[in-house]
Amino acid sequence: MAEMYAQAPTDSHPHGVFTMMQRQYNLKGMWFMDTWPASPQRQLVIADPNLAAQITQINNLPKSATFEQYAGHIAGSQSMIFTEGAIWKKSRSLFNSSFLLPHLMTLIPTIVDDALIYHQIIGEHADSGEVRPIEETLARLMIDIMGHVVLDLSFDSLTTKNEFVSAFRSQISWTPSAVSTNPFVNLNPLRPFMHRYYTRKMNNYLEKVLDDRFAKSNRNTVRSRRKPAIDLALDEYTQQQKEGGVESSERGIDKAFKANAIDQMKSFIFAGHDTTSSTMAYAYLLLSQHLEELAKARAELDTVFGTDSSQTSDLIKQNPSLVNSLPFILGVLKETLRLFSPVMTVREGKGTLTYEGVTYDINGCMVFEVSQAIHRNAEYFPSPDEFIPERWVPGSGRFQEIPKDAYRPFEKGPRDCIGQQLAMLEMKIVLALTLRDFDFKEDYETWDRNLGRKSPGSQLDGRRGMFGQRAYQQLIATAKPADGLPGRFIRRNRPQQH
Ligand code: HEM
Repeated sequence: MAEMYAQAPTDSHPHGVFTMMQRQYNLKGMWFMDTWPASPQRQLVIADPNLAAQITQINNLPKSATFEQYAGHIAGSQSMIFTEGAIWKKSRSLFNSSFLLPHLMTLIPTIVDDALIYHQIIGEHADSGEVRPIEETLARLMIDIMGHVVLDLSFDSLTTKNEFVSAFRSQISWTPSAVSTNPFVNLNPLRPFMHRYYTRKMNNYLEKVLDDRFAKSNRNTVRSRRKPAIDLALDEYTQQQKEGGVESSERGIDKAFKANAIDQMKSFIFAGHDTTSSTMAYAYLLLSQHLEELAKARAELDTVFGTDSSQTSDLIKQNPSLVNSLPFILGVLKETLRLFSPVMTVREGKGTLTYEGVTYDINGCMVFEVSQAIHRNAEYFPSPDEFIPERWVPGSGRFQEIPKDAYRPFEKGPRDCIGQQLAMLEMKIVLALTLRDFDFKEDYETWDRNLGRKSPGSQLDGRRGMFGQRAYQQLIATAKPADGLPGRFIRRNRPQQH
């Protein structure tokens, strides 16, 4: 592992390093690693669709304890992301219906409104001519959307400094480092105090929001069809209590429901913001590097929404199903997620795995399932490092049948991503609203110079890039583009149709 990190940026996400390792040593679909003393656990890396299915879909191995270790302070101890068994099942059952497509379609107008604010902000960015990291603004957009979708609440983090969002982002910045060559990096004595401080701030804020929300629902004032996730969960909870024989006088919001809901709210915001913002940042980057594909994406938007891009937001609001008629844009997003999936699942080894007719005991192993290595394997995706949106577009010359279980950016099985439909909707809407009005150009050169770095710019080999991209995936809770992807937006002067 150390040998691999010597050839990669030291802060790169391990899934890229595992992918390089598989290529460099010609490894098969699984391999064991002994990284003692860095980790006392034997490690197993999986880079094969069938094995991935065995651990997530067939056996659904428990999540690794490392998830709670690295994200427990952000999402809370009852988080759906890392709890198991009955506790996880209960949380998932309360919130499942909130993230189903028919319900999400009712929320599209509010997503469009948030995306319009984002449009305005990148317009200001373009007018300033400055080089800035684009991921942070996208992350704030996703937090604002999440506020509306889960709580019917305006965080307004794109335009103002929100108390909750500041505490949340600060809490993330106090995350211990999962990959470090320096053993002292995680020993900051202030860390537990800061975790407690920001947890209290976030929880107090959300508790007040929930109390207000529940008070409203008790007065039956919330009758909109566009319900946020918290209202649907409350309906589901009340129904479950009724079915469980709890008397109506005893029903209502008990402390347990509230505590659980607070952790799930934090989990949705945590799991749903920088995963989506990083994917969006990479989509802008890849399109800016593939002008033919960019032209095709713009042509599709012209066909669906007409050539006057200023009408797009109204058209989507009037007819939300239009966002489901964008096969090429969908291909762009699927291809971006194939190349730069932001999440790798890590599980606790239990029982056995069978590979090429041999059965392996995996008890006690830390199991890394590297979807990125599968996504970048030529056996499953020809020309694996190329950006080919058409491989997802039926009827196009390069359309490809995807081998079973080989594509898994949202993972599969009972622990798949609850927010995957929401993420795809958000990203389609943001691309539909911005792609025809702005060009994007990455500018690491200027960014590096401004930071006074040696050999600035697009140095790709060795320790400054990966897979031919200076925007390698950095490990910051998830896999984010290096330095937040610095660049410029440039306004396009398109002839408008009136
Ligand atoms: C491009 C965007 C996204 C990607 C690539 C992504 C990917 C994933 C993956 C791979 C998992 C499984 C993790 C594991 O097995 O360890 C997961 C779980 C999860 N995701 Fe997402 N996600 C995205 C957006 C979202 C959004 C918008 C939400 C908001 C609700 C969300 C909420 C969650 C939650 C709560 C879980 C845990 C589910 C469970 O264990 O039952 N994600 N996500």
